Amino acid sequence: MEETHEHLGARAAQLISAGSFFYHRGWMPATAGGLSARLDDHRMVITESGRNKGELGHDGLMMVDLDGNVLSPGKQPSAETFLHIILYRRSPRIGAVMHTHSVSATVLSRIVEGAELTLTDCEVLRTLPGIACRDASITLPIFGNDQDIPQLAAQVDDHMNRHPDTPGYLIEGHGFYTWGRDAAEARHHVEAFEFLFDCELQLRRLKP
Ligand SMILES: CSC[C@@H](O)[C@@H](O)C(=O)COP(=O)(O)O
Ligand SMILES: [Zn+2]
Repeated sequence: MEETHEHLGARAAQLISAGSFFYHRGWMPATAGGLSARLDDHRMVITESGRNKGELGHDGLMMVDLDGNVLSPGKQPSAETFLHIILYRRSPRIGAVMHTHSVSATVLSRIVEGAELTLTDCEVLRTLPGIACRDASITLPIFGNDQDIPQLAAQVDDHMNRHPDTPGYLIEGHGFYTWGRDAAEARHHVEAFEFLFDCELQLRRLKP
């Protein structure tokens, strides 16, 4: 079915549902975070900037092409649109991108020494079958926060050229990005990683 501005189809419904779930888990406070899904080779549906993701309706979503051109007249896309675009451009296997601002991701991104976080020794890692986790551990890069989104997107792209299996990344003092082949898989990744971040933070509190 051809997607129109008024009706962005099943993908929009999946983003609305994910937004509500993440907001109510406290992973998208206020208007923070962003959600998108690929529509085809050239276009995606993405959250409008400044929307509360717990109360998203179809009017809180819009179409943007993979050059960043707005296809929904009068709407302002997420300030972080290029962090979504860079991933869709990299691989046709990426069908959805999700960005959260949870307490655990934000705190961990600030207290970890070095520019990466390794998550290990947790059964939930095994719920990520599509993700390469040799020896049951996953390492996520941590990028410095930067309001220059195209510059940050270039850093992410450069990292992924060197580490193409990267399943997500943290931005210091900001939040977390992950993705999947579709919205259901990206949501699964958010849920698993947020659990892992909570565990890691608790462990660091109990065993400093
Ligand atoms: C005001 S919340 C922080 C925002 O700058 C940003 O980090 C974010 O995740 C949401 O931006 P948005 O433009 O609403 O998609
Ligand atoms: Zn953000």
